[in-house]
Amino acid sequence: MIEPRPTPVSKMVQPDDTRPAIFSDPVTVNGSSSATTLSLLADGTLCWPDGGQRTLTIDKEVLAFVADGPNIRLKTAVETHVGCCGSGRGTLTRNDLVFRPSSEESHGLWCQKLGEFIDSLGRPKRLFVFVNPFGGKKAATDIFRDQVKPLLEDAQVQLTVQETKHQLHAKEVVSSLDVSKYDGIVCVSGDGILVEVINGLLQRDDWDTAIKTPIGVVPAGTGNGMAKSLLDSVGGTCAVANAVLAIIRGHKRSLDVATIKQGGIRYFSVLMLAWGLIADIDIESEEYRWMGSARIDFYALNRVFNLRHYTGCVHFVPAPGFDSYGEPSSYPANSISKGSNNGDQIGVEPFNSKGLCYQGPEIELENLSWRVLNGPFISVWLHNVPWGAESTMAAPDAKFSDGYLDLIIVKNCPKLQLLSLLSELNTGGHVKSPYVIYLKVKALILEPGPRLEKKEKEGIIDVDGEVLARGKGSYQCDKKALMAYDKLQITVDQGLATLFTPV
Ligand SMILES: Nc1ncnc2c1ncn2[C@@H]1O[C@H](COP(=O)(O)OP(=O)(O)OP(=O)(O)O)[C@@H](O)[C@H]1O
Repeated sequence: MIEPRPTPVSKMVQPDDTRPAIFSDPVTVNGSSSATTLSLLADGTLCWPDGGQRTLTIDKEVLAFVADGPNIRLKTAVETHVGCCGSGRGTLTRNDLVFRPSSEESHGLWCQKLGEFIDSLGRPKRLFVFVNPFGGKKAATDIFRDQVKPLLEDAQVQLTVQETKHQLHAKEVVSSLDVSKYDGIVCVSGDGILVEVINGLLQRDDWDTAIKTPIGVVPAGTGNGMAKSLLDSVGGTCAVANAVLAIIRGHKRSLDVATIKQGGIRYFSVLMLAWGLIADIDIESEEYRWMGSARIDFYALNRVFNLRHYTGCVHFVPAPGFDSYGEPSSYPANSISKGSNNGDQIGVEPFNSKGLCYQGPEIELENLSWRVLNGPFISVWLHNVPWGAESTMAAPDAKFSDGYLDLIIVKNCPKLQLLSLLSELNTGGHVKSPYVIYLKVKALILEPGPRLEKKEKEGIIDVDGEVLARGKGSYQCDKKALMAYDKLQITVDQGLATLFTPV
C-alpha cells in the first residue's frame, strides 16, 4: 500500500563524493531558507547534503517531475524499511520533493537534465489498460480508481482504459488494437485477462511484432499467479502498488509461451496445464464457491479420500540433465486429433480473417529425444512460472524464459502423504517428496485416458484456470470445451512475450 505523507522522504546515506555528477547546482529544498548543493549523478542518483547526505534514485524512486513556477516538484515513491538492519522490502511512501533552483537558467537546465535522464530509462508513456470488474472479489474497478490510476497519473502516463464487458472481450479488443499507439498493455485483473491478451496478440496477422508489446499485470483477481511470480522473484510482496511501480519503471523481461495444439486448434498458455487431481480440485470445487476460499481445502480433502487414478501416458522431451526420467520412446505424432472448437472459446484457429496467425514454435519434433511415463497418474501438472496462484508455489524452479516447462507428476502416493504434500504447495516443498516426479521439458504430448476405478469416466484438462477439455462423464461434461479429451501436444517458444517486471 502506498501512503501519501506530508513530509518529504529521501534516504540519508554516508557521503560519497567520488561518483561523477552530470549536473550540480545550489538549490533550496522544501522551502528551506538555506541553500544546499543538489547533484544529479551519472547513475541517476540525486543527492544533497542536509545534516548528512540525502539521496533519491531516479530509476527506482522518482515517478516524474513537474516545473511548478520557480520550483521543480519531484513525485516520489520511496520504500521505507522497518525492523532491524533495513532488510527485506518495506512499505512505499508517496511524496513530493520540491526544490527551487537559484536562477531561471539553472531551472531550465535542471528540467533538461532530469527529462533526459528519465527519457533514457525507456519508461512507458502511453498505456492501454484493461480492468475486469468481474474478476476475483469484483474489486478491480475500485483497485484501479483508488490505487492504480493515481500512481500512473503521478508518473504522467497517458491512459486508455477499457472495462471488459464479457468473457473474451479483452482478446477481441487486442486482436484489432493499434498497438503502435501504446507502450504497453496493462491487465488490472486475475490471470484470465492476461491469457486473453496473449491469445489476442498471437491471432493477429502481425503477431510477430504485436507480441513484443510489453504487458503489465496488476493483481485484482482470484488467481494472480503471474503477478505473484513476478513480484516474488525480487522478494517483493504481491501488492497492487508494487505491481504498478514495476510498470511505471518500465523494466521488461521475456516470457515463454506454450502452444497447446490439437488438430487445427491452438491455445496459447503462459501459466499452467493440469490434468488429474489438481484440475479436478480447481474446476469441480466451483460448485462450492459459496464457501469462499475454504472451498479448495474442503474439496481437496474430499478428492484425496476418494482418490482417482487416471490411465494414459505422457510423452516428453526432457531438458538437458533430466533424461533419466521415464522410458525411451519416439515422437507419437500422427494422431493429434481434431479439436472441438465451438467458436466462443479462447483458442485460436491457424488462420485469421486476413491470413496466418502464430503457428507455434518451429521445432522438428520427430528429431528430438522423446521419453514416456505411463499411468495411472494421480496428477500431471505443467508449469511455466513458479506460482500458480498467490498461495500456490507449484514449480519452485520454473523460470520465466528458460524455454522449458516444469512438469510435476504424482503417480503412486499413499493418501496421508498426498495430504502432506498438498499442504506444502504454498512453499514449493512438495517437489522434494519421494512421491513427486519433478523435471523440465521442452515439449510434451499428453494422452489422457479414463479413470482406473471407473472406466466409463474421463477427466478434465485445465489450462490457466479454464477448462480446455472435458472427458466423458466428467464434471459438467455436457458443456462444450475448446479441445477434445484426447491427445494434445504442447511446445514452448522461448521468451516470445514481454512483461513489465520489477527489478
Ligand atoms: N464483464 C465481464 N463479465 C463476466 N466475465 C468477464 C467480464 N470481463 C471479463 N470476464 C472474464 O472473467 C474471467 C476472469 O478474469 P480475471 O483474470 O480477472 O480473474 P481470475 O482471477 O482469472 O478469475 P476469477 O476471479 O473469475 O476466478 C476471464 O476469463 C474473463 O474472460
